[in-house]
Amino acid sequence: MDTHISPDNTRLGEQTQLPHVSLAAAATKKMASDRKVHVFEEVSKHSATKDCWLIISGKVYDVSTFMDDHPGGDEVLLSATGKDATDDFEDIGHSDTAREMMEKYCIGELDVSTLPVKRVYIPPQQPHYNQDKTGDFVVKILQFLVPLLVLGFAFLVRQYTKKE
Ligand code: HEM
Repeated sequence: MDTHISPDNTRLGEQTQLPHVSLAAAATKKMASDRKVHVFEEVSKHSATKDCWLIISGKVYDVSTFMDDHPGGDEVLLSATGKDATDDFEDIGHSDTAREMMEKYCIGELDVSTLPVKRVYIPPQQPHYNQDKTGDFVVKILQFLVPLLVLGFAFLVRQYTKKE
């Protein structure tokens, strides 16, 4: 595969290999706005460490310096680091003030194509139970009757063959 070096010294060939990059930093390129595009692998490395990164709505946030000040506590933030925390963030129903504060911690965008595919839970197929219980009932009756018939037959044979 051809690997070209772009003007900003980014290996274009390696970007097309995502998310199977070995060097995540190589896939980080400068944006026009001077923010970076990060690959998920890189974000996930910054988890529960000194520098805590997380993803919200396709943007990458470095919340390391916000831990102690976060009104929701540092534990929730810690548990969300290295992950896509969009659902957790939205579930809380953060205020507009919180959303304005976020800008301060934004360090770039996420290359969404590098996000691992979400696993969808497919419940196991229920076995198709036979609703018609008549067959089961007949079998149960036979299980009970057959031994009785055998016993009765044996008794009759014994009666007829008994010497007077
Ligand atoms: C840069 C990202 C974040 C910022 C700037 C931020 C900011 C805030 C602010 C200002 C509040 C006070 C309530 C409000 O104004 O809405 C808050 C509350 C809270 N946040 Fe965050 N937050 C961030 C990320 C997160 C994440 C990722 C989670 C969950 C994993 C989270 C969980 C919570 C919880 C549980 C509360 C407390 C809500 C309550 O007491 O009702 N936050 N956050």
